[in-house]
Amino acid sequence: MALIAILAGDGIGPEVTAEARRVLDALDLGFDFEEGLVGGAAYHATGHPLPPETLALAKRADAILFGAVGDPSCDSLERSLRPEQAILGLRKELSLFANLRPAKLFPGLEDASALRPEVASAIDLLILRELNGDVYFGEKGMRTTASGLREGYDIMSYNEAEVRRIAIAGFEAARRRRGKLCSVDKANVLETSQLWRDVVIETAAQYPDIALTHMYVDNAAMQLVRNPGQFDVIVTGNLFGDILSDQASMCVGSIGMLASASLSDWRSTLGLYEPIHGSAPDIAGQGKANPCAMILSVAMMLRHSLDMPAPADRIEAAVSAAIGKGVRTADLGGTHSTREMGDAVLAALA
Ligand SMILES: NC(=O)c1ccc[n+]([C@@H]2O[C@H](COP(=O)([O-])OP(=O)(O)OC[C@H]3O[C@@H](n4cnc5c(N)ncnc54)[C@H](O)[C@@H]3O)[C@@H](O)[C@H]2O)c1
Ligand SMILES: CC(C)[C@H](C(=O)O)[C@@H](O)C(=O)O
Ligand SMILES: [Mg+2]
Repeated sequence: MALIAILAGDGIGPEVTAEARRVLDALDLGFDFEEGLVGGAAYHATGHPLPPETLALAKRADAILFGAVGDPSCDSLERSLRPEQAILGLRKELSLFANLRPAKLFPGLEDASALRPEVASAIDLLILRELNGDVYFGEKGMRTTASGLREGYDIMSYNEAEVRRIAIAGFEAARRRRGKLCSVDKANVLETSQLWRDVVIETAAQYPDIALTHMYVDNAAMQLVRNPGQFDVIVTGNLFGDILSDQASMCVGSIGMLASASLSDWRSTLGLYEPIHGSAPDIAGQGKANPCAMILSVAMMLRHSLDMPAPADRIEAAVSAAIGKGVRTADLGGTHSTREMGDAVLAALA
């Protein structure tokens, strides 16, 4: 029986995870579930944001459902104890290097998009974000300059093996979609990006069927709002992918709609599934959070880790139906609560 680790975390994490769990229970697919402490909740209970038991549970599980971490009361802790280290630690420890962040406009959400309806309705793209390297994981610290100024530093780097494995994932993803891959970098300024571009071009030799383009990240940010319909798969580094995916979310209506899958090369079917948003302290505990991103993450989990495409399709169709009926949380311009959105998805599943 497959084991699903449920790491709900902080803020709206537990609220949206509860709705995802209701969907899983309704589908009754025969999984075992085990919950673990993570993030600020884990720090407050155990003194560490990613306790050893939670890491062990994640390693043992067939798939991990992750809510969100982040707790303002932890913002002045030393960095290694902050809630965010939990998700960074899981990504690194489990070698979750490939982060799939699909963005597609659900019919009916044209009015929620920050873009004009005819621009928004053309969006069907996948941001493939590298998740184990870049400036996130380089040496970092605070020091004092010779003239006595405080200086923060974070080293940005990628080696060619790291770039090659995400490039291959990008070409493979493009092959399963519309055959277009856009690699986003900043090769006009950064050596890290020059290597990125060189290795992507080398890898392209094995994928003559894929139309490869390159774009600087500043232009990509602009093109994402000018003409997002031009993109199929975007492959990019950890930092650029983080930023572009939040931007893409508003192009399709809300950050509360974007799910993600983080896939491993340590155990090929292992994945961590989470919404792209955070713990949203500004709305936590008020029943306002949109649970769709979390529910759609369950669909990604069933498809990628558990080889269950049929129930995955059912979940996506149910979210689409709920949206189609006009059910809207506040982020989408409506007044429905987290629970009511969950109810609408459950009703559409039945
Ligand atoms: N993977 C993660 O766990 C993750 C991701 C992003 C941010 N964070 C953390 O979350 C905390 C808050 O960060 P932030 O405010 O920059 O980003 P955030 O994504 O938590 O929130 C940004 C804005 O979007 C809104 N929002 C987010 N998710 C929503 C949802 N499902 N429904 C409705 N509205 C939603 C919030 O209310 C807020 O106004 C920080 O501690 C940050 O480090 C964690
Ligand atoms: C919380 C933070 C470490 C994380 C990131 O930057 O990767 C978040 O923004 C995300 O998008 O998952
Ligand atoms: Mg982010």
